Amino acid sequence: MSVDSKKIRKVPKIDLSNFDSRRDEIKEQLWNAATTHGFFCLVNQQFPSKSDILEIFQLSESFFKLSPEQKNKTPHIKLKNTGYEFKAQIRPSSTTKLPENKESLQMQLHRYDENWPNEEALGYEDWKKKVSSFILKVQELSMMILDIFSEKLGFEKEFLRRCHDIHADTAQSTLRFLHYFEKSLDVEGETAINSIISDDESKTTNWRCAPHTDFDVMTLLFCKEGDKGFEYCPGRESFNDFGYGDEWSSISPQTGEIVINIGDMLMSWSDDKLKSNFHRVRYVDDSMADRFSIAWFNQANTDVSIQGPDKRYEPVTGKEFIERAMKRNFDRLNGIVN
Ligand SMILES: O=C(O)CCC(=O)C(=O)O
Ligand SMILES: [Fe+2]
Repeated sequence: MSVDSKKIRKVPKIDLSNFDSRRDEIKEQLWNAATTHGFFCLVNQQFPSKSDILEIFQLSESFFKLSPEQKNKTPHIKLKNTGYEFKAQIRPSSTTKLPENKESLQMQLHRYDENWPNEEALGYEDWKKKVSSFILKVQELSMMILDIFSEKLGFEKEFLRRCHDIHADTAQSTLRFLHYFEKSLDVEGETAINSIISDDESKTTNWRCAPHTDFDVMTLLFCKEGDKGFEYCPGRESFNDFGYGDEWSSISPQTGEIVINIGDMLMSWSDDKLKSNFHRVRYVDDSMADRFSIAWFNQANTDVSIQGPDKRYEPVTGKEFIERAMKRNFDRLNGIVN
């Protein structure tokens, strides 16, 4: 498929205004979107508000402006899914196996005193408090949605909420600040980008973020207005490896809107009723400038047992689920086929 022949799909937009009085209507819309597209956009949510979202982008940029030395004081700890990494992530779908041209910072609320940036260096008053307050808002919004999925799946209403306790030592949910570099800044990546832009997408290397599904339960993604390059294949419509050759659609949300995708953990937990999906971020011709995005990955606590009401899959703990997903990625990167 050529780069220009994107399928235009209408991403479901779900209006959350007057949530309490409209909850039944919203419930049906969320269920519909999650069981078909697996991908939808929230608008008019009470929190995090547009100003909360604008502020969190400022907080993220203030971190990325620090010197490499300062940023490296919060090192990436893989097993704890926290900290700062620079051009480190290689996704199995990347044909070049070059690290993605980006830096990122991951934070978990329960590790607030363990591996978060140093506030003095940031020179931004209450940076950590403000990031935590954003996490609490994005967590509550996520739980409002998971309560609905709990009910629809036939679990007790707050069942999924209880499985996502971000204050416990067993928490796994993570906030990730992402900064993709301007194309011209990456010499190695640029060579690859210029050398292989192919109609055969499996040979294309011009990804900011190569095709993948998320391991988690549900991801809330914040983008900046006018941002281009985010593409998705809805509802596991994709039947082949990483969605290559499938019909991809692009989405450019407005600031304040929240893009949601269902992850593999919830797909499995719902006996495949809710659809995880492939997504990717490409360099688009007129948008080579740097790009910032923010993702909130909802992941069940390590000690939770994950199994759908129909018991389609064997039970697995939150910890095992993530470990297996990471191992699958590792094996694919190393050419091991399971
Ligand atoms: O940066 C983006 O817009 C998407 C990031 C993403 O999909 C991920 O980190 O899993
Ligand atoms: Fe993702």
